[in-house]
Amino acid sequence: MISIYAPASIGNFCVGFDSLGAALAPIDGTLLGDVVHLEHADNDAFFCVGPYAEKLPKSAQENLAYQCLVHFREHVASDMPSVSLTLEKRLPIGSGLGSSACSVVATFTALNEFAQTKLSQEALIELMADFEGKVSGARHYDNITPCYLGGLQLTSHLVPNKAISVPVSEDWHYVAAFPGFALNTAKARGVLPVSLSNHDAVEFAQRLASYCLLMQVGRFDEALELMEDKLAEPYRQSLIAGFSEAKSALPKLGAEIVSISGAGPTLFTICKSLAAAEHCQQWLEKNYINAHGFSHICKLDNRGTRAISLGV
Ligand SMILES: Nc1ncnc2c1ncn2[C@@H]1O[C@H](COP(=O)(O)OP(=O)(O)O)[C@@H](O)[C@H]1O
Ligand SMILES: N[C@@H](CCOP(=O)(O)O)C(=O)O
Repeated sequence: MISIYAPASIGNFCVGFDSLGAALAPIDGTLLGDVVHLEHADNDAFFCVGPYAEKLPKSAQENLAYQCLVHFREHVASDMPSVSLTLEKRLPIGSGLGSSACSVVATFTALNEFAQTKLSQEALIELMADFEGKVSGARHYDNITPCYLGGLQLTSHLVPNKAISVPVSEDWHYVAAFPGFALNTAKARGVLPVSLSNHDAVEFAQRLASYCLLMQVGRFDEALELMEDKLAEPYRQSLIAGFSEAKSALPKLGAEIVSISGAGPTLFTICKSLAAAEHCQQWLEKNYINAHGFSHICKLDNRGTRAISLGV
C-alpha cells in the first residue's frame, strides 16, 4: 500500500495573484490536506472516503482523483498493474485551501510512484496544472507547486521548472481560518476585472518583484510592508461574510497581514509571534467561523507532498 499526503496551500499569498503560493503545516501536527492510498487489485477501482467525501459529486467520473487515474492509465502508463485508489478527502471543497489541487497532486504523485513512471518534476507539474485548471476556471500553478514541493513558491509557466522556492522568516506564524461555507473558485474568478490599467499592471509587477527580492535577501519586515492585494481582494471581499470586520479587527491583536487565502473564503493572517497568532485565532473562532468551520495556527509545510505511514 502506498499512502501519499498532499498539504493545503494559500494561493496568491496576497501579492502574487496566480503566481505565489505557500503550503501549510498546522503546528499541532494535524494533517491539513488530502491523502491518496493505492494498492494492487484485480481491476482498477476507485473509492472516496473521509470527512468531506460526502460534499463531492457522487459519481466517480466527476471526481478529479478518478479523472487523474483514468488519464494516467490511458496516456501515461497503460501497462501499469491494476490498482485500487482511495481518495481520503480531508479538505473542504471551495475553501480557498487548494482542495482540488490537493487531490490532483496526491493522486498523480501516488500513481507516478506506483507505476514507477519517473516523470520529471516539470512534466508532473504540467499534468497536475491541467487537471486543477479543469475546475478552477483557469490554469494556475499557485496551489499545485507549493502543495507538491512545499514552502513558498514563485510559480508560473514562465518560471524555469515552473517554480522557484522563496525563503520565509522563521518567526512567521500563519492563522488559516475556514469560515465553514464554500466559495467556488471559478465564481470568485468571475468577479475579477478582465483587464488592468497600465498603472495597475506596472504596480503589481513592481510589488511582486520587490517582495520576492526582499524575501530572498532576508529583509522580511520590509517585505511584509509590501503585502497588499489590490488585484483580487477588493473584488472578492464582498463574497466573504465577515472578511472586512476581520481585516479591521485582527491588526489590533497582532496580525501583520490579513488577506484572502486563494479565492477564499479562508482568511489567513501572518503574525510574528505565536502569542499574536493565538490572539487572532481566538477572535476568528468567535467572530468568523461557523459550526462547519475551523482554524489552525500553522508554519509553512516545507516537505510538500510525501509518503506517510498509516495512522500518522
Ligand atoms: N477530488 C476533488 N477535490 C476537490 N474538488 C473536486 C474533486 N473532484 C471534483 N471536484 C469538484 O471541483 C470543484 C472544486 O471547486 P473549487 O472551488 O475549485 O475548490 P477549491 O478551491 O477548494 O480547490 C467542485 O465543483 C468539486 O465538486
Ligand atoms: N490564484 C487562484 C487560487 C485559487 O485557490 P483556491 O484554493 O481558492 O482554489 C485564484 O485566486 O483564483
